[in-house]
Amino acid sequence: MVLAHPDEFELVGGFDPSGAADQSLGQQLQLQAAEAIPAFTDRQATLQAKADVWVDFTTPDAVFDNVKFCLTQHIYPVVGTTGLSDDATKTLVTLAQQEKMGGLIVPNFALSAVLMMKFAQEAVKYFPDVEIIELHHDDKQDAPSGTALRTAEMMAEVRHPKQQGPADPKEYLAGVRGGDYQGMRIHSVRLPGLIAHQQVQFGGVGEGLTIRQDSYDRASFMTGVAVAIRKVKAQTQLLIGLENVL
Ligand SMILES: NC(=O)C1=CN([C@@H]2O[C@H](COP(=O)(O)OP(=O)(O)OC[C@H]3O[C@@H](n4cnc5c(N)ncnc54)[C@H](OP(=O)(O)O)[C@@H]3O)[C@@H](O)[C@H]2O)C=CC1
Ligand SMILES: O=C(O)C1=N[C@H](C(=O)O)C[C@H](O)C1
Repeated sequence: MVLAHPDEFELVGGFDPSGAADQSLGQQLQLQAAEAIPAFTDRQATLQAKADVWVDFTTPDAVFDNVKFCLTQHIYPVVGTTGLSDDATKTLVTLAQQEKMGGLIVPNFALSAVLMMKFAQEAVKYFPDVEIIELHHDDKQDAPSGTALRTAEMMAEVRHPKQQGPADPKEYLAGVRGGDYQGMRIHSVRLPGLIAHQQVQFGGVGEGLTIRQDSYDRASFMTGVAVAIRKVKAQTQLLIGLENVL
């Protein structure tokens, strides 16, 4: 987002505890004329950069402490990292209230993904028989994807509760029916060549509906990240989903 919006946003620093402390962020990212941007390996030291927004694409293990740090230091978090548990998210929402801070946790910044989730939530009111197939690059550490979980959560809010398929199927290969989210099955595919994709497949009597979303390039996330950075400072709560600021 920094490269696409050089006049609007200023990159004041980066944080990566296992990064190369002797190299500036400019050198690490091979940005031209950005050698002076510091790369911090210590979270507390990032305060020197006087950032007002913290953009987090890290790991499920790191994100909770990062967001807690942001909220208590009154830096607005824009979080793309997935894998936060429901309990951890609730704790952060409560902390944001206590600190009178806003922030955004966005399972998927691609506009096509935001729409796919919205359309799936609409369709499931009429087609409660549904399975989610998410497909990602094979470096992805977490499964299912944050997008798949958020899609299931949004559908569960309006879906007539039911178990999709047999409740206790005879699996001749462990896990072959996928993960179970309130009766909906989620299947995670990991392959080289993929970026981020999801299919929400509905079935009815003699008919079917498939809603498919594809990120063919990581550039697909950047417009949403820019929107989130632009809007986050006006937020008074920690909100989940880009739809809150579109
Ligand atoms: N919401 C969205 O639209 C999107 C979300 N994501 C999510 O973002 C996250 C990152 O994905 P991706 O970029 O592919 O993963 P990468 O593994 O490429 O990047 C993760 C980065 O986090 C760094 N890191 C590791 N531990 C810490 C820590 N304790 N504090 C700060 N930084 C740390 C890693 O550094 P090092 O390598 O040195 O360990 C690495 O640079 C994932 O959860 C993914 O699901 C990804 C794309 C879009
Ligand atoms: O790891 C990724 O790549 C992505 N992660 C997010 C997720 O888990 O849903 C968003 C997008 O799918 C890319």
